[in-house]
Amino acid sequence: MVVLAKPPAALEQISLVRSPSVGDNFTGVPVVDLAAPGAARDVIRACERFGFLKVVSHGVGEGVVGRLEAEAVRFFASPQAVKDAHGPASPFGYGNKRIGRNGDMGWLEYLLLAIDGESLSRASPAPSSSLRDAANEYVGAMRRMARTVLEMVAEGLGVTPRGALADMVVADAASDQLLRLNHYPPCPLLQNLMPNCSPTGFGEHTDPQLISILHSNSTSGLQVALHHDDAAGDHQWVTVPPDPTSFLVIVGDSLQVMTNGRLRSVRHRVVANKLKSRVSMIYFGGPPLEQRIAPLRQLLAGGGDGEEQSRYEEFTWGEYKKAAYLSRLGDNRLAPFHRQPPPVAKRHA
Ligand SMILES: C=C1C[C@]23C[C@H]1CC[C@H]2[C@@]12CCC[C@@](C)(C(=O)O1)[C@H]2[C@@H]3C(=O)O
Ligand SMILES: O=C(O)CCC(=O)C(=O)O
Repeated sequence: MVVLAKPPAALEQISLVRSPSVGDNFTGVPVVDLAAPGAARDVIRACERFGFLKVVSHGVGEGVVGRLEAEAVRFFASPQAVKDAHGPASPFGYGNKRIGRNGDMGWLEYLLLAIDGESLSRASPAPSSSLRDAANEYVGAMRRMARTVLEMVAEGLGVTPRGALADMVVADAASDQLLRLNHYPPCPLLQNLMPNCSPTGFGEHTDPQLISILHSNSTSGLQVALHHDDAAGDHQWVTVPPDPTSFLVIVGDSLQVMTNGRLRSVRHRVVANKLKSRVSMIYFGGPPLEQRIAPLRQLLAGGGDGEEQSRYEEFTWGEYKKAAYLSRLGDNRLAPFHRQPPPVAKRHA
């Protein structure tokens, strides 16, 4: 008799992917010591080549991370009815398996919290005052790190003032920032049913903002697409080994446009672990809604050959965000804004 393995009902709408093996661990993750001389150059190199980097010597105390993670774990361990009372995430609040508004599903639950200036927005439904306090302290640390890294990006690209990018995210009271706490529960059912498959935790996507800063516990699951396509033109997906002592900085679509494509946003996804819970916390740094998203003028001033053209049609962050919320998670949201390259001028002999 042939027994066909069928995924359990809870997993019906979630795509299954091949389980990563330890051998898939990427050993080339770029690491930048934020306190070292030359860090700005290293940040640029990593962002150009990979669209993400791991930061160490970041100055964020263990307690700041530990307090928020403990609050997240406590909230996700509460009865389902308590969690549901804080949802659905539309867009803020508690979400379970549904991501965005257009049918994307993942093996996770999350809390999406809006930030107003320096702390959680009063309108954002933090489930408890202790979680709110821990989140506010964490947001302060993320905003400092976002400033440091974005100043290094400006410095590394030779853009002045150093705050040209950082100020959009952390100096403007109207900037559009978010904090997301993710919990990917284990999925032991699949362990016996389909030993080689794991549920998709968070489907592949790029982040629309300028910068995202990610922390996770020690459960693996994050994968990134390397920028160099393989021979068939497909992305090569690699597993980023978890490291709770560090943070991952991820280049978003808006930073790609502002650097005229010199830095490129990176597709990433999460494969849920079958045996262990993964908990991640991400800060997303976006500019005010009316901010024009276009290459920084100094980057278009041109080298020897004169003016460099923008590779993108112009848009505001508000327009891009609106379009993003109408898209599917895995869509290439920048594609409609790519300009055709100008025809190559014929050289006269
Ligand atoms: C299908 C989705 C889900 C979106 C919006 C839309 C496309 C991109 C997704 C993200 C990805 C980055 C964080 C987030 C908060 C964001 O700004 O864009 C996500 C948002 C959500 O999870 O709600
Ligand atoms: O949990 C992770 O490691 C990544 C999650 C993610 O990409 C997101 O929340 O946008």
